Amino acid sequence: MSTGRSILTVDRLTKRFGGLVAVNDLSFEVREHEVMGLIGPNGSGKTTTMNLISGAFAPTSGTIHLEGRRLSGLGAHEVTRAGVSRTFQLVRVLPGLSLIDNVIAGAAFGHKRRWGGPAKEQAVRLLQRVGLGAQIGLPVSALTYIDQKRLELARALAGEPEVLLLDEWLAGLNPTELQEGIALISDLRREGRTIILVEHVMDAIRSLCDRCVVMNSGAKIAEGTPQAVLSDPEVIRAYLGDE
Ligand SMILES: Nc1ncnc2c1ncn2[C@@H]1O[C@H](COP(=O)(O)OP(=O)(O)OP(=O)(O)O)[C@@H](O)[C@H]1O
Repeated sequence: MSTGRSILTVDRLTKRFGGLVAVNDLSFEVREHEVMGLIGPNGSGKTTTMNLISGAFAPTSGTIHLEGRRLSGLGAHEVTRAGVSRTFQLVRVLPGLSLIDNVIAGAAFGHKRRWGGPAKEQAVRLLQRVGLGAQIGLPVSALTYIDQKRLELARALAGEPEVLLLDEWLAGLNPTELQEGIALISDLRREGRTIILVEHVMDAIRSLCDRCVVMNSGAKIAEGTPQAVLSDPEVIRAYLGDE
């Protein structure tokens, strides 16, 4: 549960791609230990916002701070080091490395760095934690899609981030895997992680998020509990269109 203390602050963030304003004067705060859902229809600017927070893109204007430290302007590696780890909408694992080395890479480049024995022990623990205990010896190429997602999550956790960004981590899972995935994120929530979740699966949003920020055409159109925002007429209109 959230302590109410703000840990990540996004202030008047704007990102233009040529004439297109993908993120438009967006402000919100993420509180310690909360799961914040960043939701909205396709193309509303959610992934661009994640890319701005994680340092993949520099903002056109506006700032992002993590515990008072300015992140905007830092590169992706520096943002990871500062304490923000992410998973990607399209999974990015390192196919040439073993599962353990994939996770160790997350520790080596993460917020709290580890090497050698301690990094390996942590990697094994995290692989078990995300449900890959039985697959530890397999090559990455032998993993199913959900298992690659699990691996990516273990890698993101290995750096012990202050804030974890999950970009549609539940997308593309079958119904059984979806329930497993929700349970896994629910565990992370219970242990007090601070998470920003970009998600389209409404069941997941309802069961996992303490609060949601809703975007449409790059701008914030609502903010509040999942129950409140999902019954907001403007949000419903944004999802369903003017029809
Ligand atoms: N690198 C880029 N160059 C140009 N335009 C981009 C780029 N990335 C995103 N956009 C545009 O910015 C807008 C917001 O896209 P974004 O991917 O952030 O939306 P989204 O809410 O994550 O959508 P989805 O739910 O479909 O993933 C879209 O119009 C998209 O085409």
